[in-house]
Amino acid sequence: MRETLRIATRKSPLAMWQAEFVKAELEKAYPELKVELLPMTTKGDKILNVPLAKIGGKGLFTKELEDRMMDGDADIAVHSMKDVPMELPEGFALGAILERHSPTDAFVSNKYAAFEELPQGAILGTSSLRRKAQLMAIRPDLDVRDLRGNVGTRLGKLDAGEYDAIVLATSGLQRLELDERIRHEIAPEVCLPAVTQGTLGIEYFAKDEDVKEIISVLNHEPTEIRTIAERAMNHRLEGGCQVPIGVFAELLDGDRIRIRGLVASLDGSTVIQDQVEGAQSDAHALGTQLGEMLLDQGAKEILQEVYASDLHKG
Ligand SMILES: NCc1[nH]cc(CCC(=O)O)c1CC(=O)O
Repeated sequence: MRETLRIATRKSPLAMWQAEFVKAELEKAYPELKVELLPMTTKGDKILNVPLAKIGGKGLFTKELEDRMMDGDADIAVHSMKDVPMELPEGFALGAILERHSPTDAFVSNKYAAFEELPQGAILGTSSLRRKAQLMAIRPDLDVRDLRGNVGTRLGKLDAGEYDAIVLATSGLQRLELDERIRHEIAPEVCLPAVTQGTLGIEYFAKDEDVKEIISVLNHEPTEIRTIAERAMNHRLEGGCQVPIGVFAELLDGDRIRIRGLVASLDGSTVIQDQVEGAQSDAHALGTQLGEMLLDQGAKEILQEVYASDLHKG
C-alpha cells in the first residue's frame, strides 16, 4: 500500500475543512498512512463578482484539481457532491461517497427568527436560483438579491446590513462551527434541497486502482444510493446547480426509496413537483423516471426558458 496519499483541495475554509475531515477519516482507518493536503485556487473561486448562474461552466470548481491528479501531483480530490458535474471528465471516477450531513438550507438573520417572520418586501440574499425560486413561490413580495462568496464573506455581508436575511447550506455552516448563526433549518417541504446537498465525495484518477481500494472504506452505502437517485434525476433534466431544480431522496423501511423532485421557473411563479417510490436497487431508474415525469408536466418548457434567459448567456 502507498505510504502517502495527497489530497488536492480548494483553499476556501469550507473546502479546507472538508479535506481535513477526509484526511482525519483516512488516518483513522489507516494509522500507518500519511495524508497530505495540496491547497489550490480554482476558476470558480476567482470569479466572485458575477452571479454563479451566469458563469455556468460545468466543473468550474473541479477542473484544476483534476489537472493536478492527471499530472501525478495529487491522488484524490474531495468535493461537495453538489458541485460535481453529472458527468466526470474521461479518466476520472468517484471512489467514495461519505455519510450525508444535513441536506437542508439554513435561515440566517440578525433581525428575524424565522423565514415566516420576514416583513413585506424584506431583502433576502442567496446565490442559488433554486432557493430564490422556491422561497419566492411562497413569498413573491420578497426582494431576493444575489449573494456570492464563501460562507464567511456571505455572513459578513449580512452583518454589514446589506440583507435582512440570507439562506445558505446548513452543512456548510455546521462544518465551520457556525451553528449558532442558524436561526432555523428550512424544511425540505418548504425548500427542496439541491442535488446531494450536504454530501462529500472523493474523486480519483480511475487507473489508480490502489487509491480506489484505500478510499472505498469511507463509502457510506445508504448515502451512495440516495446520491445515485438524486443525480439520476438531475442528469435526466440536464441540470447543473445553476438551474432551479430541487431533489431529495429518502430511504424507507423494506429497502424502499422515495424521491421528491421539483423544477421552478426563475421567479417561482410556476413550480412543478412530483415524487416516486420504489426499490432501493432501482435508485438510478427511479431518479430518471422522476426526471421524465417532471419534463412531461412542463419542466421542459421551464428549463428551455431558463437556459435561454440572460442568466445563461455568456
Ligand atoms: N454552492 C457552494 C456550495 N457547495 C457546497 C456547499 C455546502 C456544502 C454541501 O452542500 O455539502 C456550498 C455552500 C452553500 O451552498 O451555501
